Amino acid sequence: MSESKPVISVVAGALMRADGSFMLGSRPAGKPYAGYWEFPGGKVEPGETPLAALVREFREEMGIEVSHATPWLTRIHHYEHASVHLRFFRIWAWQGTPQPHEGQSFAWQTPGHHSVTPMLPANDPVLRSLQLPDVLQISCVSECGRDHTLEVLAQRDNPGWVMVREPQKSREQLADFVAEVADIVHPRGGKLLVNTDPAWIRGWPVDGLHLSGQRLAALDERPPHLAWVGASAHSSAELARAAALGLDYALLGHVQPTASHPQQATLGWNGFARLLQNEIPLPVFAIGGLQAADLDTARTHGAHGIALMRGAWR
Ligand SMILES: Nc1nc2c([nH]c(=O)n2[C@H]2C[C@H](O)[C@@H](COP(=O)(O)OP(=O)(O)OP(=O)(O)O)O2)c(=O)[nH]1
Ligand SMILES: [Mg+2]
Repeated sequence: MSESKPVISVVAGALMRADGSFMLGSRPAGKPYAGYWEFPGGKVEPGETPLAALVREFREEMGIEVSHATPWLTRIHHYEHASVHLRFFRIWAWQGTPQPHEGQSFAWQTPGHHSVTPMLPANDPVLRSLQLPDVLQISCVSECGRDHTLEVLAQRDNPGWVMVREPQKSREQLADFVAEVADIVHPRGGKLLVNTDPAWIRGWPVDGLHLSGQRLAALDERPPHLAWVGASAHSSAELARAAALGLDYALLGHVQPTASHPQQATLGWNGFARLLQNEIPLPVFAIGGLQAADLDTARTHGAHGIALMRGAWR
């Protein structure tokens, strides 16, 4: 019975404002899940590319012209009325003001604090992904310096998301450094992840855990009791594993040659984009030899954002 259900190809988009807020719409009367909140969008027509469908849906449903949209996540969800293959985009630039051409309502929402209900059931992980930052900053104190790293963070109004990655440190040294970073990051709204052995971090003041490719391969399930868990991936198989464990994000690289991993092959942007074509349901950060200025290029190739090591501390 479930095999006979049609799979409907759908595109949906988050209009993104510079302050990080995004727009949701309510579903019009007469459709399945009428009154539920969604990212505006709709069905892809035969012969249409996903991007063309997105542009058409935003024009038809609310009279705006999308001028810069980037692919973001893909999810498959099985409803009782249909199975849907959902391609989500983020929309960075458009002309016009949303008009409710179908009698819908619109609401601008803050990541992590969306206030409208009920939400379409497929969308919870997508909304959660909007809390992730544009840039993930990875520590490298042996090269970038402990004092310099802490000073850079202390100077920022919002220190953002920091991943402590110090493989040369003992457990005690790592715990000390994590505590120092937490003292700077947490009071000003930042988040702290640590890249280490899951068994080490019990009681540490961290918001999440980052798994190396090796640790990802060794786990059968998502480490429990952590708000955020991500992993490093270098292949489709590793991305699929991160998705199967229900992780919150993956890092994918190396996009460009990088001094920290000189022996590893690079993907280039085209190789990066190719690995994201296989329906990746989780947000992916590009990593490897990148600068802050590469953010839009990364998004254009399907990334959620970028992860910077040396580039974060210049
Ligand atoms: N637009 C949109 N659809 C979503 C989201 N999440 C989600 O599960 N869906 C599902 C609900 C529907 O089954 C399907 C979208 O179909 P739709 O009926 O809205 O399509 P449409 O706008 O082209 O409508 P129609 O005029 O062809 O009826 O995707 C979302 O965030 N946005
Ligand atoms: Mg629609």
